[in-house]
Amino acid sequence: MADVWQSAMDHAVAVARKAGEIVRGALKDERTVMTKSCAVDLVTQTDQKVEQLIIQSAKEKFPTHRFIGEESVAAGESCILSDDPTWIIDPIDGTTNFVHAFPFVAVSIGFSINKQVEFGVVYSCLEDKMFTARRGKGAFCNGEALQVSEQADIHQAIVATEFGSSRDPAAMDHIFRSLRNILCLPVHGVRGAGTAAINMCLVASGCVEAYYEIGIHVWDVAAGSLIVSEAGGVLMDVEGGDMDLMSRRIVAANNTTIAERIVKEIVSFTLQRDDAPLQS
Ligand SMILES: Nc1ncnc2c1ncn2[C@@H]1O[C@H](CO)[C@@H](O)[C@H]1OP(=O)(O)O
Ligand SMILES: [Mg+2]
Ligand SMILES: [Mg+2]
Repeated sequence: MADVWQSAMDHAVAVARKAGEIVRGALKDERTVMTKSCAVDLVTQTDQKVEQLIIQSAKEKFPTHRFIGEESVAAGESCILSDDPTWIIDPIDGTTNFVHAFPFVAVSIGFSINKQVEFGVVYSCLEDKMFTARRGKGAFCNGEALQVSEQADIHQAIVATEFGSSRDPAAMDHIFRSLRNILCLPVHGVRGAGTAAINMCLVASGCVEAYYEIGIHVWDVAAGSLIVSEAGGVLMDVEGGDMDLMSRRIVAANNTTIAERIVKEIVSFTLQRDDAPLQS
């Protein structure tokens, strides 16, 4: 029997490339910006158009599959990860960057079976870098194998994180305390590309040792999490223990030593899970 998951992955790569072309084209035009949960949670017509393209094209080829897409969830669809084959889509990861033409914008497509990511595709459209991973088969960028950094000394590390879109004072306080703790370890530096998916690809590429964030959603990290683990990295919850894709928290690192050192410094907090029942 043909490898059905491989054909889904081939489709994901092709449609991510097509989506990237749309994103690059849209950068030449005026971008109409709308807001979602708050004044700095941005969305454009391009986010919606690209998500439709990915979902429609995949549905045609794989009619029994399920879909979780950032903009579909924003429009009221549920966000439940079942055991069924599920496409987990962030049509534009880094919409704020896209709006400002800050050059890190990604299309992120993860694909899960039995709640486990089977393949991940992150297309960094402006860099024209196609990151891919298949469970058990390694991670690649434009066809070249990726390997995380070998650094085990946190003092020699670069750590990536983001501030997210929440401006809730209590959450900001936790975020800044964690940032201060980590900066003052000290580490070599703290960076953020403005997209969770690209931050994770930077871990997989060995450019940064770790990425952590509280506030991400499953579509931000589904693809990137497999790209990190297939490049030899580790995933953890911000309090240690296993990462939970729906928990809105993640530590992705090159190795357990670095991940556990970062966990010690994070002032954690809990957000409503992605799979929490919809409020009526
Ligand atoms: N104002 C903002 N600044 C940074 N990230 C934001 C943001 N608003 C939403 N995000 C989202 O939060 C994720 C994690 O930081 C980002 O990858 C980004 O995904 P998005 O562009 O798909 O919305
Ligand atoms: Mg996103
Ligand atoms: Mg998005």
